[in-house]
Amino acid sequence: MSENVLRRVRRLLLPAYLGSGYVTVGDGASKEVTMSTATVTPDLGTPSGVLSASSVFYFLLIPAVILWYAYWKISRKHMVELAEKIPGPKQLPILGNALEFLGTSPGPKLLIFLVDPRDVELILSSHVHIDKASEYRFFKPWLGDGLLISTGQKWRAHRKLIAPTFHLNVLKSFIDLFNANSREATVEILLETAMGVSKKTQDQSGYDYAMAVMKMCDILHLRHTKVWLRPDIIFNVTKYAKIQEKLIDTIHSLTRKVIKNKRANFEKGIRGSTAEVPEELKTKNFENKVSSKTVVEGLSYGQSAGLKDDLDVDEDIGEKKRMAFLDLMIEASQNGVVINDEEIKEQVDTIMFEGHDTTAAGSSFFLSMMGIHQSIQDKVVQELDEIFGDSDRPATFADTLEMKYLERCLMETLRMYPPVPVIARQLNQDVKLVSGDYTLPAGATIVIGTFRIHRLPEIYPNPNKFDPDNFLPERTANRHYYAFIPFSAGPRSCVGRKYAMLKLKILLSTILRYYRVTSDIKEEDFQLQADIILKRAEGFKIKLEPRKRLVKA
Ligand code: HEM
Repeated sequence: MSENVLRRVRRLLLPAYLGSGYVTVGDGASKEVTMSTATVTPDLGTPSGVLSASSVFYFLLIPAVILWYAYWKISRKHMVELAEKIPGPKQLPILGNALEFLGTSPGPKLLIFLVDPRDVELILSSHVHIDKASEYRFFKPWLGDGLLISTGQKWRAHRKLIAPTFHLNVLKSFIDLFNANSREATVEILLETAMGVSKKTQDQSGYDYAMAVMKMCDILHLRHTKVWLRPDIIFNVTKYAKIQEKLIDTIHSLTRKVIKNKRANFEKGIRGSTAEVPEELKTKNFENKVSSKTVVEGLSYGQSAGLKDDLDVDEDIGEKKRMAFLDLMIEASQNGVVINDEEIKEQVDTIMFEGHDTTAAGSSFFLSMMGIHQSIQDKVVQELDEIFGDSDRPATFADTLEMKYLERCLMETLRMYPPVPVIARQLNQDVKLVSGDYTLPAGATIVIGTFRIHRLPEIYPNPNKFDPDNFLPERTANRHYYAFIPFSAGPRSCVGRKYAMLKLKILLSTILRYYRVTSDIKEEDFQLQADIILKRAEGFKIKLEPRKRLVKA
């Protein structure tokens, strides 16, 4: 499928999530979407009075349909009764709100949008409401039962296994590689822009992988928004199924290669990364004391310092558990009890996807903001000058804690442009709301509109203005913890939150130390597109000019 075709068919994922004045609960409403209203008008007999095979069929079909309908009505009675009490847009008889969702929903479905942080807390902080909405199943051929979509005991066991591999102690050991890769990225940027030399790519698989992921997201978005593509039985006969098969093959061949290499090294007794870091980029040569501080001005790695999840375990977790993700997976698979080979592949696919597209969107929006708001960029660079002076040394962990203004700019970017703009859960139990006298009924799909929450004027005055001071300690102090949730929150929060924040700080500080960013496009001209991950439809158009220091070097 050509990019053009994909672009044409790509539409904003439920624009209501991003737009204003739509279905909300708390200060808002619920929506019953009724899509299927088939009527059965069977022929009840034959002129001769002899029952034909088709009349027998209809004879049996009618009571079956009536029974099914009665059962369906009764099983939804509780949900519908509770839903009717929740304010929502006016419904048509039979059709409900189906016309507003034409082409986007597969059948009668109760969607409830939450934007009040107090209600959001009820869902996200719970250990019970952890099931993902049914729409996540479209990821299954790609991510299997990886952490993002699995549930129940499997999710719990694997989350317990994986979360410690993203503990701060493990992440600190990645700093040299973050630096080396950020440096490489800045060199490649220079080569490909100023020097006009194309990158010598011996191994295309990384690039092919990223392109395949991008196209897979297009297909998933299509299935989210086009009702007829939802059932597998129909999807599988469309051209998209064949394209998906090819893309998944590209994606899985990289993950298979990664696991194979790791296993081979493991058998040779080699643990950890085999990537080499040049001596001048090794932070041990620069780090005086390794700080264990994690909180910068009330913020802790992308969320309020007052929020804790399983990534915030402070005690020393012991040598054995202090292993990086894939090392631990391979080791845990040796006895085959905790995780098997197929499950490792699913987790690698999940981490690879969740880990690259989201941070790519976050860093691209950040650089767009720097390009547009030059005086803010100057302040970030001034802070970096104070930390690094004229030195070209790599950023240490302690340095990342000093990047307070840069961190505020990053938070503000994640507020205005959360890479994951909505998340959705399937409710299996009734939940009484805090914001009003309403009960969310079991069976409903709960949509948490991160993008909208982050732009509520009662929480962020002047919400459409890029203002890093929104994250000054005095402003965050009285804000509800769940009013800023770019990484979700609670037991099912993003397992890569700390990884992402550390990597982004090192990458973005390295880029800004060596380049000035400019942009000809203003924020009001952004064409936001939310197909799984939030992006700019027109692409991230920014310019990078080498700073004086780089020219000198
Ligand atoms: C700026 C970067 C990132 C953002 C904004 C982000 C955001 C999120 C959000 C909102 C969720 C919850 C999704 C849901 O409930 O549907 C999530 C889950 C997840 N993220 Fe991230 N993420 C980022 C980076 C990463 C990285 C770097 C990794 C891995 C290295 C990662 C791995 C995961 C995994 C495995 C889950 C599923 C966790 C579970 O369900 O237990 N993410 N992320």
